[in-house]
Amino acid sequence: MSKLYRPEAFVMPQGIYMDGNSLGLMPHSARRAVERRLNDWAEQAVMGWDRWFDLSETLSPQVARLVGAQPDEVISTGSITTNLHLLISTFYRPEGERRHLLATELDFPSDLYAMRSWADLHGAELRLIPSRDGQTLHPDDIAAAITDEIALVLLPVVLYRSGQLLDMPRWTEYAHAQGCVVGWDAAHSIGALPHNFHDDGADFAVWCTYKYLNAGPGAPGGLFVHERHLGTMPALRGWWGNDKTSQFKMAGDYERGAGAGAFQLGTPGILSLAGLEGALEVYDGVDLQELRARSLELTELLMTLADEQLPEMQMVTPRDPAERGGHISLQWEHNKQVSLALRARGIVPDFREPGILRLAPIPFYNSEDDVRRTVQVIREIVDSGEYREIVDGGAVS
Ligand SMILES: Cc1ncc(COP(=O)(O)O)c(C=O)c1O
Ligand SMILES: Nc1c(O)cccc1C(=O)C[C@H](N)C(=O)O
Repeated sequence: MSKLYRPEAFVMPQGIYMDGNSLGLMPHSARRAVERRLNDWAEQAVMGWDRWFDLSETLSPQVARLVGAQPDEVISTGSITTNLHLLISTFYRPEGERRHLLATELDFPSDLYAMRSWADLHGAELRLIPSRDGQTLHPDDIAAAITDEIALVLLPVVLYRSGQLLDMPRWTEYAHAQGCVVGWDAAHSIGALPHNFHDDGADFAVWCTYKYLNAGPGAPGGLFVHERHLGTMPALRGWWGNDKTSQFKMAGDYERGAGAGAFQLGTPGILSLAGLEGALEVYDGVDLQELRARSLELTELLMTLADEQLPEMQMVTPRDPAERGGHISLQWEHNKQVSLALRARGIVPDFREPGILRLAPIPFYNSEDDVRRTVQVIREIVDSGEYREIVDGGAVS
């Protein structure tokens, strides 16, 4: 068994859990950290701020390692959507013919809403990289869309539905060569595979921490701003982004903090941050290359078994390990019911329209047996026709 396999570090449900794409399981260390911060509140009340004041900054070395950044280049704050607004407002500088924004037609809706907000505010277009098959992006289409009319491009590291992994260094370099600012959404990759945002030269990046990082529902996300931009004034400012040494002088003039922390707005949710604080302990000492190798082993097995045993389902995840993230997506018209039938049998997958069953085997708490059992139970659910009995209750998660 892989040495990464540590289910005892998590509050394990009965059955099998493979929903790393919406909410990872609770690590015991996260629960302990939240309890510790609750006790701080109970026992110290306002004096607790002496310890909470720079909690986000104290987590930065651990978070920076996960995204291949320097600690000053990251901060744990906000949600992906808020962070996108903060970063687009700062780095989207339309000038002359170079005025449009570029995303992909397969992006998570909130990313598109955020990008379109800024296009609308500037009377520009939000252009979308098209998909030929409705699931993945072709490199020629990405290249063709990044032109000298694009001011800012936002790309997903891993596409949320198909699990396609884009080549971060390649597209960062390419977008820069075309004169564009480039940002990345690492929601479905942070904690699943290594990143090198600093060395690749990305201008900015955003992520959440409730999926592979297991920091809990609504835990603060994070953002990366490359060090070459750390002198840039955030377009949208709040007192938590003020330089920490002068924040409590309460001066009317904003004094920019030195690092990416300058992009914070208001008081952080300390209890949510505590979830992240504890969850990060799971990653301490974990070699991200090893984690990635193990994740690929598990997804490879899943793909092989799905090919053999689930011929009615279409594999929408690219087969090349260099082109897939940490989850596998199978499409079939009845997969919403299959997904609910799996839950009824104690196996928790993830489902997204249209007909996409997402399975994320997590090296920390899933084994080969879990993968085999999951495919076997899907087969049983399909063969027995029991999925037909499932009433779609409209569950969203
Ligand atoms: C790729 C992607 N972008 C953005 C979001 C939205 O994140 P948030 O709710 O933190 O704004 C999600 C998930 O909810 C996502 O998967
Ligand atoms: N953030 C979520 C939530 O608050 C409720 C349910 C699901 C989510 C998700 O994260 C969805 C996820 N981004 C996805 O890829 O589908």
